[in-house]
This record gives sequence, structure tokens and C-alpha cells, in this order.
Amino acid sequence: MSKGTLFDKVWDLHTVGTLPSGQTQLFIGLHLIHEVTSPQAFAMLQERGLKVMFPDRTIATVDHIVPTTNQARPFVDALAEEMMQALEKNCQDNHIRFFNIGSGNQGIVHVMAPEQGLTQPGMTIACGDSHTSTHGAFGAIAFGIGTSQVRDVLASQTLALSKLKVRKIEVNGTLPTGVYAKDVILHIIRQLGVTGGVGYAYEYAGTTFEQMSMEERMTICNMSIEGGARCGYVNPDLVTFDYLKGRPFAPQGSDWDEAVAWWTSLRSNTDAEYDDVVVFDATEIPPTVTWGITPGQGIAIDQTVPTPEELPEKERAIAAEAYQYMDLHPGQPIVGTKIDVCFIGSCTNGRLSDLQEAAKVAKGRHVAEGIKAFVVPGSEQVKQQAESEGLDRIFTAAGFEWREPGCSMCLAMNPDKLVGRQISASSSNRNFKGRQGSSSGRTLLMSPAMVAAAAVTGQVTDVRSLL
Ligand SMILES: CC(C)[C@H](C(=O)O)[C@@H](O)C(=O)O
Ligand code: SF4
Repeated sequence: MSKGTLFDKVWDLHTVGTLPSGQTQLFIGLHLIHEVTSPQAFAMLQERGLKVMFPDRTIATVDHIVPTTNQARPFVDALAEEMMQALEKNCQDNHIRFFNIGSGNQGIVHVMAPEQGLTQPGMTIACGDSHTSTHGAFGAIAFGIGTSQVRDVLASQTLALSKLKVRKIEVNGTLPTGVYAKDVILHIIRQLGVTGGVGYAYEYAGTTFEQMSMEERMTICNMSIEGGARCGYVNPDLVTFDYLKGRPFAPQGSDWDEAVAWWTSLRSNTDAEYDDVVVFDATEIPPTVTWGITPGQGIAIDQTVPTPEELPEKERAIAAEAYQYMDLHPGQPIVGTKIDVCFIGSCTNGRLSDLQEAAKVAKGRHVAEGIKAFVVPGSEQVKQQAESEGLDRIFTAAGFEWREPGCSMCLAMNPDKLVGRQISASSSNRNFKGRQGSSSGRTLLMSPAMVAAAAVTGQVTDVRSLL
């Protein structure tokens, strides 16, 4: 087992005790909830006559079902309205703070909490949502949980968990032009596989992550779960502290200095021991795009869809399924693949810097004939900041639609859905069959800049040719 890592330190500091099962009872500092996975948890709590133990440690927002065009209440979709009302009631009844639509602070839970300064180094964070790994960008131990565990956290502020091993993923060097955080994480998952991280926490270390902004680090940690790792983190540093300083829930005054000293002490020791270490060279990472039905089925933008012979034996069955579903053929170049829909948004790539990079590509160009392209900011704050910089005008002048914040077509639990066999270029994180609202819809994952490149050309395009 690893020793001296941030993961070990934070785990040990939050350990309440060892349960008869051998699992750790872990204290959860911050609990985030949204409308999809919380209603049943509240119902289970009520059935048992239990109350929320620490209401101040749970924070709610609404994101998955939110319509991105007409947000008038009641929502047109009756089920969405019902989920919304359940969340509003549960928050009210249990005195839980709720960042609702129109508050100026609503957003995808993994975008909203960091921008509020709720997400801090050294915390344990849980949310009934697999992409909770995002918060690890701050040096927190953050993971997704199921609905019965949401109940457990509401009732006890603790969880029964088995300790993870720690794999250090070191990436060194400066990323080439046109290569973004999204490409780095797609590349890592391509190399280590979608189940490679099972049983591990991923520690992202090395100069490439050190040079990244907090938003880029969030993109990386967000997709840890797509590589099988329940959580992923970056050691907190000056970039982390600069981001947090002055945010509403960040420590203030003399508490701030104390917090920074404490956060710094939690960094993995230079002589920390890891269960595994892998090293990549940033200068060798290409713009990466998925061609298949798992986030691990990625290739460099200038490569061809792999033939079975090019793949390890164990990847051939899923590849065969992917050729058929995607209607892409082994040996075919991915560049030039015709696109129907372009989606820029999600908790992976719906932050301000993502929109800025996409806008650089869109500026002065126009969405190709017949393409539906739309931008969904990750939060109300992102939307407002983007508008104050005029990004909305760049996008709309280029023929993109500019929408209200939410998860939108990442998962299509709202009205934004692919239709039939439509194929999307998407800045989101999952390309599973039927993910974007049509049971036969197809998804190609890529960076927001590359989605913008696809939008203006109508086909998968190497963004480097447009920069
Ligand atoms: C709805 C929610 C439970 C789900 C998750 O856990 O990740 C969603 O956010 C997703 O991205 O698929
Ligand atoms: S944006 Fe997508 S991945 Fe993120 S929480 Fe929403 S549905 Fe899940």
C-alpha cells in the first residue's frame, strides 16, 4: 500500500474507525447533491425516521434535467418538473442550501462547487454522481457514490469504504499547440484502458499538470472515472490557492493563511511510495478523438480507425461492436468523418477557458451548412463571464446557439437530444451507445476547440489546421 501520498494523509485524517467488515468508516467533509440521485435517498431516510445529520455539509444544485432554452416553470417535461419539485422540497424540509436556477450560482454540480470555493484541498467530497472525481483537481479525495450511499452520508456524514491503491501518472513537458487537457486525459485512458484504474486513486503529477490552470486540472480529474479510477487528484499548489482566494466559501482573513499552510502539508511527500507509477511525455500527446463506444477507444486525429490486428486481443470484441454501431470501418481515417451535431459543454469542458478556446476557432468563421451546433455553459457564472467577454456574440455570429447552463446533451436527460443515427462531435466525457438521447445516436469525444473545428467544417478536423 502506498505511503506518504496526499491520498493516504487525507484518508487517515478522515478515518472514524474500522468497521467489522474491515472497511473504513470515512468522514465526508462536503456532500453535494443533485436532482437525479437524491430523491430516493431522502425517501429512505424518511422511512427510517432519520434526519440529516449535518445539513450545513450538504449543498444542492439542479443540473441534469434543466432545459437549456425555455426554463419557465412548470417545466414542459412533467418528469423534470417533478424531480425539480422533489429537490426543492427536500432542501427546504432539511435546511439544505440550494443553488437554484436564477440564483446566479446554479450550474453543473462539478462546475458550481469549485467556483463557489466549496471544493478545497484536503477534503473528502462525495456526490451521487460518478464525475465527482473532478474535485480532486484541488487535492481533495472526491468520488461518486450510489443512492444508498447518499442516504448514508445524509444520515451519518460517513461512508463505509475500502482504501484504494494509488497510481502516480506523471506527465512532463509542455503541450504542443492544439493539444489540450482533454487530449491528455483521452490519451491516458487510451493507454491505460477504461478499467485500468479500477481499485486505484490516480495522482496526476509532473510538470504538465503543474503548468495547467485549475480548469484544465478539473478536465483531467473529471475523466479519471472513465479510466476506472474512482478518484483522481493533483497536489495543491499556488495555482490552487490563487484560484480559491476570495471565493465565497473559501477561508478568509487569518483562516486563509492557516488553511494554506495546512493544505501545503498535505501534498504527497517527495519520497512517497506508490503502488504503481506510469510516465508520459506531453510533447508526444496528439489531439485525440474517440471513434468507438468507450472513452478508451481513442486515436490521434491523424490516425485511422484501428484494424482488429492493430488491437490487443482483449480489445477486439468491443471494437467489433463499435465498428458496427458507429458505422466506421477499420483503416478509415477519422478526419473527414461527417458530423450532424456539435455540442460544447458538460462538466468536463463547459468552463470559461473551454469556451474561450472554442471561440478562438469559431471567430470569423461559420457553422457549416446543415450542422446543428450549440454551446451550453457549465454554470450561470460561466455564462455570465462568457457574455461579459463577448463570447456569446462570437458564437452566435458564427451560427452556434447560445444556451442556458446545465448538463444538456452530455446525457440528454433534458430536451437536448440526438435524433436517430445522428453523429455528434462532443466535448463531453462519455460516448456510450445511446448516451446522447437517441438509442442509435453516435458520439465522438474531443476537445472543445476540436468540436468548434468540426462545427465550422462539418466534419472531424484537425484543429491545428485552423489555429
Ligand atoms: C445521473 C448521474 C447519476 C450520472 C453519473 O453518475 O455520472 C450522470 O451524471 C452521468 O454523467 O452519467
Ligand atoms: S455534465 Fe454530463 S458527466 Fe457531468 S454530471 Fe452532467 S451528465 Fe454527468
